[in-house]
Amino acid sequence: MAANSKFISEPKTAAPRLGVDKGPIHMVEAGLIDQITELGWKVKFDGHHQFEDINAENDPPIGILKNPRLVSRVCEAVATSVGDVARAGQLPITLGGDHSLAMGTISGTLSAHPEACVIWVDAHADINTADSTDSGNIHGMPVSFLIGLGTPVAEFSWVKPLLRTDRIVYIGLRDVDAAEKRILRENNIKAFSMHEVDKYGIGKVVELALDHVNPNRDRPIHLSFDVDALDPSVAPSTGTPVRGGLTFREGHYICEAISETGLLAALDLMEVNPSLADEASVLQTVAVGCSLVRSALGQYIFPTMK
Ligand SMILES: N[C@@H](CSCCS(N)(=O)=O)C(=O)O
Ligand SMILES: [Mn+2]
Ligand SMILES: [Mn+2]
Ligand SMILES: [Mn+2]
Repeated sequence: MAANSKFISEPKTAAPRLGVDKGPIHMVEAGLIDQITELGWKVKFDGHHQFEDINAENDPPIGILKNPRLVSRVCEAVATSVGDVARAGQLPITLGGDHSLAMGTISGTLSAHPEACVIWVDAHADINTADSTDSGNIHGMPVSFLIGLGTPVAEFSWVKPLLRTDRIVYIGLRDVDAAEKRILRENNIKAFSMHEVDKYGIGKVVELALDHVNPNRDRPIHLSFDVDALDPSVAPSTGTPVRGGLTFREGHYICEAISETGLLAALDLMEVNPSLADEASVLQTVAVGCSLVRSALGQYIFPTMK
């Protein structure tokens, strides 16, 4: 674990369901910075990044892709920030916010750690291409851009195809479009769906996932955690909830096991959307998000127990 961790929270992405940009603010206001400091990390938080407001009139769809210019500019800025933090030997933590941001965070990580692998924890594969998306919501597409799949979109030409298909593995999938299933199959991308979690248990799934992308446990790990990977009863206030998700403990085990490797190089905690539920559900989801971050940063690892 790097001596420092740094907060980069990007509230300003255009999300199909408004409000996801407020997720980071709620987590910081819930005291996450102090909570991480108390774990022994030196936290550098330079405030919630504000991005020029590109209003919808100046950002018409490209094909059916929604808010393409805003999403692209925010993600490119995030890529620069995350890359700078990683190159300085710090651990970038990005609070989302729309999962489209992972185009930026993972681009940043790979610019600093070309050998890094990605653990993508999500109910969804987020691998639709500009050709396959039905919704035009870019939060369902970041992985395809990072790998370089589908017809290129000029607005996103800054995203270089740096992510190898054998360096990403999914945990928690249960809502994957037919086109995405074909993309995963054709590209031999490894995925442990909720079926495998039920079948093998989360401990074995995490071990198998790491064996696939990090067999010698010598590659930096970028953990991109979408809270909708958790069951909606655990994290209700999120944009695309899907029943039959990870339990509270399964979600935390993933973070703890990656923390235990000592290889965590970057963390995204995404899709907390405080505008979608009653206050108690929002507080619950924000608290779970904060708890997952803490567990990825070693809250539950007690060296004496090794
Ligand atoms: N596959 C669907 C849903 S994508 C859900 C995106 S997220 N980031 O997992 O909430 C689509 O492409 O719109
Ligand atoms: Mn979203
Ligand atoms: Mn996602
Ligand atoms: Mn999701």
